[in-house]
Amino acid sequence: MRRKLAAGNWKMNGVKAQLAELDNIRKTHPNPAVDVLICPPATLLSDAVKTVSGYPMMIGGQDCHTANSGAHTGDISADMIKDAGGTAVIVGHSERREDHGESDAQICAKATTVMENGLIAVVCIGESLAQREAGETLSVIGAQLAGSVPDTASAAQLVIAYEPIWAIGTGLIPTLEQIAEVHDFMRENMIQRFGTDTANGIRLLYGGSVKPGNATEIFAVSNVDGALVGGASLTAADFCPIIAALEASAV
Ligand SMILES: O=C[C@H](O)COP(=O)(O)O
Repeated sequence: MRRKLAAGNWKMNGVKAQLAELDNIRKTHPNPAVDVLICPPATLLSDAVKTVSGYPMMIGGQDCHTANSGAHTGDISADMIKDAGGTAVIVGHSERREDHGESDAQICAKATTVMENGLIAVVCIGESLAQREAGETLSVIGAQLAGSVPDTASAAQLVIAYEPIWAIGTGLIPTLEQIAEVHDFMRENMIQRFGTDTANGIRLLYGGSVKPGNATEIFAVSNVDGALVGGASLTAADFCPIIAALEASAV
């Protein structure tokens, strides 16, 4: 059965003082009953890994290059993230797609590199508000899954995060029915592509304005295996109740 996953994406937030929040999570949840992943900025990766040493929390990157090394100023590779002690990498976040013009094909190549390095790829997909209002949500999600998820993916190394762009950092979330519709669609899409056994092992996260106040109802939705949390992952005070809500949904 799929193990639930509470993932935090700190985005471009945090200097060394922020690592105290990892200690606070550790104190509040010394033995989490779900997987926990925090993706700090690259500058904090090594220190974050040291901070959580001996504690079952994964640390990951927020992006990587398609290559393991080379003349790519400013980029970091999956190999470097692994070397720093990271075990997962977010690829294809809508902020990367928008700010850096990343295509599905590039994201697929990044996810492939992540998996070849033995790490977990957290592939992000999601529709814009205009696409939702035009009734295009499922066709957009289908195209992003086809273009961004490598054929070589295994259940153990693939996590898919459904993040409607209009829900990110806005305080807006889709209705629970809308979340269920997309998550059921994603599961069925994976079954068609990879077969039932693999597809049923792939974790599908919801992301976009997940907070302590709405986590319980979101985690009760069909085929939601956890969350990718932005703003509310920055403090243990916000993130720990989300972990607790996920733990409660897992029993
Ligand atoms: O990666 C995280 C998502 O973009 C969600 O961000 P948010 O929880 O701040 O809305």
